[in-house]
Amino acid sequence: MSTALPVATPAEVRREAGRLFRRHRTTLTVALVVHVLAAGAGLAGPFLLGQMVDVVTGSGSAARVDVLAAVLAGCIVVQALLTRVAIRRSLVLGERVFAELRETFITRVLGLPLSTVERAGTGDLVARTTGDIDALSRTVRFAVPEILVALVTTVLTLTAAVLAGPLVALGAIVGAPLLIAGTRWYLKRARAGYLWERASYATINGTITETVDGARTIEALGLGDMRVTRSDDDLREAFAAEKRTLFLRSVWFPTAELAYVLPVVATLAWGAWLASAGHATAGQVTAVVLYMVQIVDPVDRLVSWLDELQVGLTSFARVVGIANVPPDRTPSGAVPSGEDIAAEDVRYAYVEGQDVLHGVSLDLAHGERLAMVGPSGAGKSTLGRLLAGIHPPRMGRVDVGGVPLVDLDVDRLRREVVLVTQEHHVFVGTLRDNLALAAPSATDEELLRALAAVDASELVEALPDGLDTVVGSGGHQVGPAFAQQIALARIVLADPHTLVLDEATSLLDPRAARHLERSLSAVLSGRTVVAIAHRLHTAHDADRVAVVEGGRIAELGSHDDLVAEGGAYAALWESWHGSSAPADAR
Ligand SMILES: Nc1ncnc2c1ncn2[C@@H]1O[C@H](COP(=O)(O)OP(=O)(O)OP(=O)(O)O)[C@@H](O)[C@H]1O
Repeated sequence: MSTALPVATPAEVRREAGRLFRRHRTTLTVALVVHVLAAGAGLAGPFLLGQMVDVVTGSGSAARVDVLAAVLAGCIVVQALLTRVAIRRSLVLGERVFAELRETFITRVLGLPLSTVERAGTGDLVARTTGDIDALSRTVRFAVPEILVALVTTVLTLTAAVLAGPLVALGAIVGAPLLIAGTRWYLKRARAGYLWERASYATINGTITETVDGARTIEALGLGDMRVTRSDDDLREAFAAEKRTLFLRSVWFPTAELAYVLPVVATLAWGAWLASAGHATAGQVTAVVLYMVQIVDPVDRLVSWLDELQVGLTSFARVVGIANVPPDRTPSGAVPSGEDIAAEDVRYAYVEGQDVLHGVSLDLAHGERLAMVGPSGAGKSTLGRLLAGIHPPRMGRVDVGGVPLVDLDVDRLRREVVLVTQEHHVFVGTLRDNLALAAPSATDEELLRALAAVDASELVEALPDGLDTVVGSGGHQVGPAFAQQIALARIVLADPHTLVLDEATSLLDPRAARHLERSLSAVLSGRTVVAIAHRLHTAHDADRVAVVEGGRIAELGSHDDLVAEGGAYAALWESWHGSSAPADAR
């Protein structure tokens, strides 16, 4: 089941944007002032041209025209220089703000509770880290500076037009109602449209990722057509969402274009009448009409970047929304007073109202080996994850040394309990980097000792550059057994007192598994171990066995006691023992 990650409300988006602007207030003010100066220099053009018209149509001298032309040329040069400085400052500001946003986002994503990520599915998160961050990048780097510049230029141009010919400039008003009405109509609908579009991209992403991840299963079960149909449905949804936003743009853009071309025509006609009636000079009309022509460019940019801003704000809402995920643990600073693990009346649900653990209590003494057995879906893995502090219980508590696991910060928790699964990711980087994840300050000797402890010394010696060999995707190929040994070496380095093993060696071929179990037993020595057992010899060798059935511990005791009791475990043992070589059991 997938539950989408939260999206920030418009008020939260405004608050976050306000915070960003406040933090960069000084740089922003400097950039804006330079933009205002550049725009101001640009505005001298129509005014000076108007003056020239008046000089030519009046009785002015040619020398005066020359002076005006020289000033005009000077203004153009100053405008070009100031514009360059202004654009540079805006871009640097955009880059800085975007870098900050990206870092905050990544920190928040890495701090997300695992259960939330699992519930939301990877599609949504991947879409937010890729598509939404890209859209946000365009907005912060280009749209915000462009909008600010266009806004400043528009206001200044209008002011200049009013100053050059107040009466003539009245003609510009005709475009305003159309522009305001069209923009309000668009803005009211744009957020919902773009949110729909972004969510549909996330769904496409999720389906594709899932299809690639499960390619073998899909092929084995012949589910190809089903996945294609599902992708088609996702694409249809995205197509519908894109059609909706396209429709919004197709109404708004032409309306806006009409709204900013109208003033040019209106001021020309209205100005011509005013001039003929003697209420304005030809120079004033020239200047105002030129300002109206000049204003088309900033208003046009304003309109198109405002659309980009809608896309960006939608992405910003999705990125900021990550912060709304409530934390699943609050480190209290309490320090465990021992190494015993105790679960008390633990209940847990993946889906609200559907508990998969129904009040489990369990005490583990330090150094004890407990095996968990039971039918598929009984809740063994879930209980294992709760005992390792991955998920907080819905009710009840899981403590280490008297402190709830969810009261410990993640670094401290991993020094107490670690979950070992069959999923062993080798990160792109050197072997040293991969190991140092568990102990950043470990020396090379310590790293090599950890590898030796898991029987991996020979494998490391065979690597071209030893600890410096780049492994992971695109680097030196590391087989599944070695990957698992790297993971085990990380455990040796992290040195937790308790381990929860969930199918740690079940995916490997038997020869590799036997070899790994030797490595594993070195890691297990001296630690408390909870092993989710698929091969019953693990249970046979454990100090105690917990039989999990239907989200409860149905039986708990030593192998011999449970066999003697003749219950579910005894039946399981009997059927396994009967069908398996007895030698395996020892
Ligand atoms: N991520 C999840 N989201 C929703 N339900 C889940 C999730 N993981 C497990 N469950 C459900 O919780 C119940 C217990 O599952 P769990 O994996 O803990 O059982 P298990 O005993 O470990 O089974 P197996 O031996 O097959 O791994 C099952 O009904 C399972 O469908």
